[in-house]
Amino acid sequence: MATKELTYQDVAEHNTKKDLYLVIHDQIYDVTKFVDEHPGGEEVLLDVAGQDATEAFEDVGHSDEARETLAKLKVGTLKRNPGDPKPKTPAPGAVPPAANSSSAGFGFGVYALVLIGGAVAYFAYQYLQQQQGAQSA
Ligand code: HEM
Repeated sequence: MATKELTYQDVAEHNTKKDLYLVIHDQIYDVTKFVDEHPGGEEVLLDVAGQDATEAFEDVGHSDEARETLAKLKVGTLKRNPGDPKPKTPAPGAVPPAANSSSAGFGFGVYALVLIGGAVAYFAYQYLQQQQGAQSA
C-alpha cells in the first residue's frame, strides 16, 4: 500500500470507531478494522484515537506479534509541523525513572540520618545537664 505523509491535524480527524488512526513512533496506523479484534479492548484504542499513542502502546509492553499486526496497519508517516506536540517517546539514553527514584531514596536517607543525629545530640545534651545538676545538689 502506498504510504502518505499526514500531519497531526490530518490524523486528528480520524478519531471515531468507524475511522480510527493512531500515531506510534511517528508512523500512522489505520486501526479501524482492528478495534474489535484488539485483545486489550476497544476502549483503550478509542481513548487515543487520532492522537499519538506511542506511550500507551509501549507502556503495555506489546509482544512481537502485536508489532507485526501494527506493521500491517500502517498507512503513512507523520509530517511534523513546528508547534506540534513533541513525540512522547523517551530520548535514547534518557535516565530511566528507576534511577531517579533510587537517587531520591538516597536523598531521603541522608536527611533522616541528619534528623536522627540531631535528636541523639539533643538528648545527650539534656542527659549531661541533668547529671551536672545532680552533682551540684
Ligand atoms: C494498533 C495498535 C495496537 C495493536 C496492533 C495492539 C495489539 C495487541 C495485541 C496483539 C495484544 C495481545 C498481547 C500481545 O500480543 O502483546 C494486545 C494487548 C493489549 N493492548 Fe494492545 N495493541 C495496540 C494498541 C494499544 C494501545 C494504544 C493500548 C493503550 C493502552 C493498548 C493496550 C493493550 C492492553 C492493556 C493489552 C493487554 C490485554 C490483556 O492482557 O488483557 N494496545 N494489544
